[in-house]
Amino acid sequence: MLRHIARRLGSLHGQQIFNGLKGISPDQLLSKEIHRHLQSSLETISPISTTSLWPFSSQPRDFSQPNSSWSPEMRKVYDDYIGLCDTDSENGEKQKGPWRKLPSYNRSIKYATAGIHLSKLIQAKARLFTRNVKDQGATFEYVVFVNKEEKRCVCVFQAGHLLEGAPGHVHGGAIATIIDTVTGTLAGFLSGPIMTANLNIDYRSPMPLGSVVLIHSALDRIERKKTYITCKVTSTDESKLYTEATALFVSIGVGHLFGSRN
Ligand SMILES: CCCCCCCC(=O)SCCNC(=O)CCNC(=O)[C@H](O)C(C)(C)COP(=O)(O)OP(=O)(O)OC[C@H]1O[C@@H](n2cnc3c(N)ncnc32)[C@H](O)[C@@H]1OP(=O)(O)O
Repeated sequence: MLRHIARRLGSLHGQQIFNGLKGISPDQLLSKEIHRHLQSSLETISPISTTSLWPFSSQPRDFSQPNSSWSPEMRKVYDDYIGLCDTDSENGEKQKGPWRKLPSYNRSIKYATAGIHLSKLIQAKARLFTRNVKDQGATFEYVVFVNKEEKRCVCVFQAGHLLEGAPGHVHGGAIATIIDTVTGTLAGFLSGPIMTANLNIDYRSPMPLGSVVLIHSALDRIERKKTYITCKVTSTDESKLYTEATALFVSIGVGHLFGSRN
């Protein structure tokens, strides 16, 4: 059953969640009571066996695609990184590139209509914080490229007008949000299911609203369940430093999200 939940929770890190569950018995992750609630909740998720493993009813929209709100600068940096990703050559062969664009959706699951514990986590109206405003360009416009070999990623981020903090500049909480998202994406990519345990941010210079910045994140080290990530936010030409951060992510079992301390 837990493997099934992991698949349904899927989204970006579904495979890692699934892998993380291999060899772990449900009892190790969940109390009997929670396990029973999950069992009955899953029975309301239908039709489980006949649908694909993807938790959306139709093709999900990838929000990290160019749109009309993107400035020429955002588009140029995006195109530069796309040029470093896998490409199809003229004879149809795949050419390996060092970078890969990660898709970005606005929710992680659609089904689940009942169940005390599931309903806390999975609600029909739930949307990822960074993708919950429909107005293009109003909040977080971003795309993440990952370099698996170098264990690092770069996010191209354009801050919209609803993210204002100090007049004309981006709110520190919005900056923290995008840093958490990008460093968390890298940690999840490298270590499977994780949660942020600690995030330290130094705001070095104010970030003008509407500006396009690069968020560079890299693996510092992994120690047991702990994945340490470093982060720097710079202008696109990297001449200006806006923010520096370090983040600690702790690996979790799916049961952690349902209240299990195991
Ligand atoms: C696609 C978008 C990706 C977005 C990513 C966004 C991710 C998020 O924002 S998650 C939301 C914010 N985070 C949370 O709500 C987490 C709340 N906290 C928790 O759930 C738990 O405290 C959690 C998971 C962090 C740690 O769980 P816990 O059971 O304490 O871990 P535990 O097994 O005891 O500790 C593991 C190790 O981490 C260390 N550790 C745990 N918490 C911390 C901390 N805050 N600071 C430093 N070290 C810590 C422990 O000391 C231990 O170290 P060691 O292996 O050396 O003994």
